[in-house]
Amino acid sequence: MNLQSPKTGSDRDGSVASAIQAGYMSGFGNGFETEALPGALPLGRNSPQRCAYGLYAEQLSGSPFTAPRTTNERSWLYRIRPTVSHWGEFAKADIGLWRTAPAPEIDLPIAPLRWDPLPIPAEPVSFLEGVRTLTTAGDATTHAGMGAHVYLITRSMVDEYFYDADGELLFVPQQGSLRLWTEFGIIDIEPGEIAVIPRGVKIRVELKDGPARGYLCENYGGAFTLPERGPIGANCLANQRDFLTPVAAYEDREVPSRLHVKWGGILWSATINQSPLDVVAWHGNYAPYKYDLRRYSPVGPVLYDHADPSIFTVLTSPSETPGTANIDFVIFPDRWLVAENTFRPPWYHMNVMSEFMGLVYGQYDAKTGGGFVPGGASLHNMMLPHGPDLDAFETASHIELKPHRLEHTLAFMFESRFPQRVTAYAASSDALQKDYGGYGHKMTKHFDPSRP
Ligand SMILES: O=C(O)Cc1cc(O)ccc1O
Ligand SMILES: [Fe+2]
Repeated sequence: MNLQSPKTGSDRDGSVASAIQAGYMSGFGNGFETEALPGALPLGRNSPQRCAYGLYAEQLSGSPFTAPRTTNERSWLYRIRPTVSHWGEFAKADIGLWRTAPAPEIDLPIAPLRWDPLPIPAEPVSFLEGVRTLTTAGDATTHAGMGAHVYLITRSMVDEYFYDADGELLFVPQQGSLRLWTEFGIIDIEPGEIAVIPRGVKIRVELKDGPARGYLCENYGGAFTLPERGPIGANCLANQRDFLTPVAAYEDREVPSRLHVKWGGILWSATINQSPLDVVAWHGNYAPYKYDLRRYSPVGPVLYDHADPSIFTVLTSPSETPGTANIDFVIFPDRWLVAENTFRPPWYHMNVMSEFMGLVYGQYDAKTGGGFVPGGASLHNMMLPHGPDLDAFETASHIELKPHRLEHTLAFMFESRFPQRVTAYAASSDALQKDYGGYGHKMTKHFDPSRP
């Protein structure tokens, strides 16, 4: 049990906030326990007749009670007030450009699509106001599919709180660091790291060092978990010990505040009288976490050929069909390319899965001809052809095949079993690259039947 939790008082000016250190516990899916006040966690039982310090006990269930042990997720929260007390008169609020599947706003274009980085607005925009949905897939009401969003943030949320009942949230920062104040404690993330906030966990999002942009995967389906390693064995890829879950930290702050809830694709908002981040202690395996993608240990072909990108899966949201992910979160990090007599970048292909990609920094080895830049995004949808651009093909076809280190590069993919629908916003955005669909036409014919 880690008792070094930050004490978050009622004061919240910037300097106090930034002086507070986030503290973490290591492991993935552990039965964690943590308390911000000594003795706040009941010993040996979940629901004592009276909790220490006058706290209320509340269970948060991320899975059905009856889910098998491997997927059963719940935590016990010991809080100043139960969540029912943080409930107000909810009214429908403006959800801005956040969309939820099914969102058949426009006909699905059968073309590869790519976007420039969405510009960070000059005006004050909080996390909630700054989510722009590019694609949606599946159906949130059936707990299947996902939303792929970009967030743009220029102001911290102040006395505002949010939880997403429609899915868990995977943050992939691309520019600027965030402090995620959660019911379970504080998570700081920067570009190169990710954070996962489970469905139903209340948060407040603060900027740490200026405006921020990043990607957000809203997972309506099975909770993200680590992929099986199969014959790879017990090590490499993402290692359990590198996942960090925050120690308990609470706010005892009684000021008029707003609670926003995204439920069924609608944003509901209410005024409440205090901070709902009032969990003094908690235990369980349903909790937010962060992970540094630079700790990922990639495994790949050490003699010849290019392996399927599934070899780079960090987290997977399984569906009921084995091997058919609701979402795979896959990264393309720094690594050595050593394969002999091999076209080393990704091959040309068509895929039953749909592929949304983003770039945190550097250059992606399939797109060296420009256009896929940090902060931008692309969509190669179900059964649509795609592959390296002309520059990547020509270079990789002729380069001397010495061991080559791909450096300072971090692309990623949200890959789903469901086709992804493009939002009206994404289809009409100035950031949509009008000429991307034609990149395949630039490939030249090399065929010469007289030259085997
Ligand atoms: O299309 C892409 O760029 C993603 C991708 C990468 C890779 O190494 C193999 C297949 C694949 O879809
Ligand atoms: Fe692909």
